[in-house]
This record gives sequence, structure tokens and C-alpha cells, in this order.
Amino acid sequence: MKRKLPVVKNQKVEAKIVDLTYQGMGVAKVDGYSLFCDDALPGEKVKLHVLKVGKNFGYAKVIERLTTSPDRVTGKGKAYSQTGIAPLQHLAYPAQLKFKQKLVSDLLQKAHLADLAVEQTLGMAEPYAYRNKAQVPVRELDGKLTAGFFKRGSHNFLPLTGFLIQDKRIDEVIQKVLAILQKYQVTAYDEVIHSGILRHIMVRRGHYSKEVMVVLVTRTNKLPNKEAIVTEIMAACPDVVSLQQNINSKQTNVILGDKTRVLAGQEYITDQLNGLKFEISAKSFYQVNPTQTEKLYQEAIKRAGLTGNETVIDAYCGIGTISLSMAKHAKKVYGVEIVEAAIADAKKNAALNNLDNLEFEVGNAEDWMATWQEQGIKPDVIMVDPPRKGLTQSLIESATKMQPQKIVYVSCNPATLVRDLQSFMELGYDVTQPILPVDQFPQTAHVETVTVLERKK
Ligand SMILES: C[S@@+](CC[C@H](N)C(=O)[O-])C[C@H]1O[C@@H](n2cnc3c(N)ncnc32)[C@H](O)[C@@H]1O
Repeated sequence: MKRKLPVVKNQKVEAKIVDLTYQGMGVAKVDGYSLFCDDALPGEKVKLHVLKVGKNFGYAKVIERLTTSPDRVTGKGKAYSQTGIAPLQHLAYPAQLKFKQKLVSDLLQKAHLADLAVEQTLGMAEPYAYRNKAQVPVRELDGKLTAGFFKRGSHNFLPLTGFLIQDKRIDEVIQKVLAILQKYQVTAYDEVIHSGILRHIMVRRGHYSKEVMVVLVTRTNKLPNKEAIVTEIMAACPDVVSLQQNINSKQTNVILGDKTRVLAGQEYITDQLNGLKFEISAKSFYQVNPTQTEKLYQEAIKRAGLTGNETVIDAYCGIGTISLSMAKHAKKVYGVEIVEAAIADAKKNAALNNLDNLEFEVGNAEDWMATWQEQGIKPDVIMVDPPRKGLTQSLIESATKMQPQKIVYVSCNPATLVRDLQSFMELGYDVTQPILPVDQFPQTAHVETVTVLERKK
């Protein structure tokens, strides 16, 4: 029999916000039924307009705030919430850090792992303008090339000149590049009819080096007036050391295409992390919050307890940032990563830092973990830093068969972390220190964590 829901679409209802979701939405409860709404904080009483009702939960819009949370702060503009650039901007920063700690604790509790402790989130002093990388879509508005962002879950384009959480110099470079492209009548991509030229501008900036990389992502191979455009961009932005064109001719939401060519300068920018130098190419993964990444790596390496005698595996190593940091304190480090260009960077980076105790492999971490296990490699420590989908069961099995003393798990998704911890615990490992959340993404609901697992005696 169909259950009668306590609310119907378009109803106006008063409710109390009891929680925040992992996306930063307020959760209102009406007779036990959850309604998710933007811009609502725990403890606040609100009047809601019900927009959508589903079997288990619905969505609503706040039409009036009846009480205000002491943790509410004035945001920097509606667009940053609407686009998902800064969905937590209305929550005071200390409360954001508490929210992230609670998010991890709640997930552990749901998985019956409530006895695992979670430390206070390690935050940053200036929680804005931290991103060293931008990938902004470009569209034509009123006849002008315009940078912006899409409203969450839609294709509605909102124009923006400042992106709040991104390095301010990156914002400036985007505007300068757009003005030059406009002058040479480069057209903006139109996704409806799949026409026009410029799809995105990607910019990376070295936190210490201040070097800038600009990548023009185009639908077409041809960039009209290329020579003049290149000359003007390089003259207008003297800090650009790498200007590239990436061609993405597919009808897709994926930003970068397969082909990239250097238009001026070099293929990479250089930057530093914890005193080590890194060359970073356009397609390589590189942590976006350099200040917090230094802390994250320091904490992960401290927890690995390296003395200089250990054999270490760094799975999902990217351009080798953690591998190199560990190589300074270990006997030997093996790294694996699926992006070929990232491994090329990792090898160059080892040489750049005069480190010769590393071996890097291109491929699937799961396959390499099994290969290393078959080859009889005996790591003392395995570091894993997977993408959001976490680890596979087969990787976890190969890793534990090698019987490392410690497994240090750096995670950007607490849901998959908790799932994977359960597997490790079934295979003879225990979480021996409180889990540490590190705030890599202030103003957003993303949480990064460091967890240490040790082999049971
Ligand atoms: C969260 S990043 C971590 C990178 C690096 N540890 C760092 O801190 O810069 C995850 C990395 O895993 C890589 N990756 C994704 N799937 C993979 C797989 N199946 N096998 C190996 N590497 C993979 C991605 O290309 C990316 O570089």
C-alpha cells in the first residue's frame, strides 16, 4: 500500500533544520520525513515551500528564516552557492571545520564503527582564494566572451569575474585572456548546437613559483589568429610560462580532450611542496590547495613513522608528490599511477630533487599491487590516495597479503573510506590513531582525511 507522505508538493510548512548533508544542504524534518534545502543551517527554524516530494525524501525552498543560527555568516554572493563553488559560505569557518569532523563521525557510526575517533579538522588561516587551478566554462553573453559557472545540477550559465576560492591572479589572467580572444573574434562554444570555438579556460598557478599555465580548451583544431593571440597573451601576462591549446571536439561534459599542444613557452609549470620541486603538466593531478596539501602530507608522513629503512608503496601517486616526500625518509619507494604524463612528471621530479630511491610504474594500481605482491615485494608501509570512488576489494586484498606494518589511507571521500576501512579490518588491520580530517576545500562540503591502519599483532 502506498504510504501517505507528511507533505505534498507546493505546500508551505514550518520546520526545524536538524542536520547538513554531505553537499552542505540543510535537512528539515517534517514528521520524520526529510526535506533538503539550500541556505539553511542546523538549529534554524524556517518556513519552507515544498518543491519536490519523493518516496523517502524531498526538496524545498526556504521562503522565510524564522530563527537564525549563531554560526550563520553573511556570504559573499548568491552565485557562489548557486553554482556549488562555495555551498558552505553561509556557515562560519570554525563551524565548517566541526561539520566536516561530524560528517566523518556520522558515517563511521552508520557503519557500526563509532568507536573510531575523529580528530578536529585541520583548517587554514585564510579560507578563501586558495585554489591553484581553475577550469572555467566560457559562453557568449550579450555578444561577449564570458567566463562563469553552471548552476548546480543544470546547464544554466552564471557569469562570474571572481571565483572566490581561486587564487586572485588566476581570476585576473582569465579576464585578460578573454579580452584578447574577444578582440580576435574567437567565438564561444555553444553546447546546444555544438558550434563555436572556445569551451573552457584552464589556468594553473604555482603557489611559490608564481608561474602560470593557461590552457585554451577549444572544440576545433584551428584557432583563428593564433599567432597574434599568442603574442598578446604572452605580452599581457608576463607570468605565463606555458600557453597551451587542448582540443576537445566531443559532445561531452568532460573538460579536456585527448590532444594538447604547446602554443608558447613550456609544457609545464614548476612549483614546490614542503621544499621539494615539482614540474606539473596540464593533465596531471596536482592537489588544488597547496597550503593545506603541505600539512596533509606532513601529517600522512608523520603517521607512516618512517625511519629511513622502510620499503614503501605509494599507490595512486600522481606526479609523485607524496612518493618524493616519503623517499627522503625511506629506503625505497614504489609508485603507481594510471596517467602516463603524470608518471613522466614523477620520474622527472625525482631527478629534479636528486632522489634515486624511487621506481614509478604506469598502470592500474590494482594490477600493480597484485604484481608487486607476486614479485615478493615486502613493503613496510603502503600509502593509498585514491580518487573519490576509493579502493577495489582486489587492491585491498593484494595490499594486505603483502603484510605491511602500516597502511596510510589519504581519502577525499569519507563514504568510500569508511567502506574500505571495513574491508581492511576484516583482513587483519586496525585503525590505530584517530582519523584526521584536513580541510583542503574550505567553503565546500568536501572532506579530506588521513587514516592509519596497522597490522594486528
Ligand atoms: C587523489 S589523486 C592523488 C594523487 C597524488 N597522491 C597527490 O596527492 O597529488 C588520485 C590519483 O589516482 C590516479 N588514478 C585514478 N585511478 C587510478 C587507478 N585505477 N590506478 C592508478 N592510479 C589511478 C589519478 O590519475 C590521480 O592522479
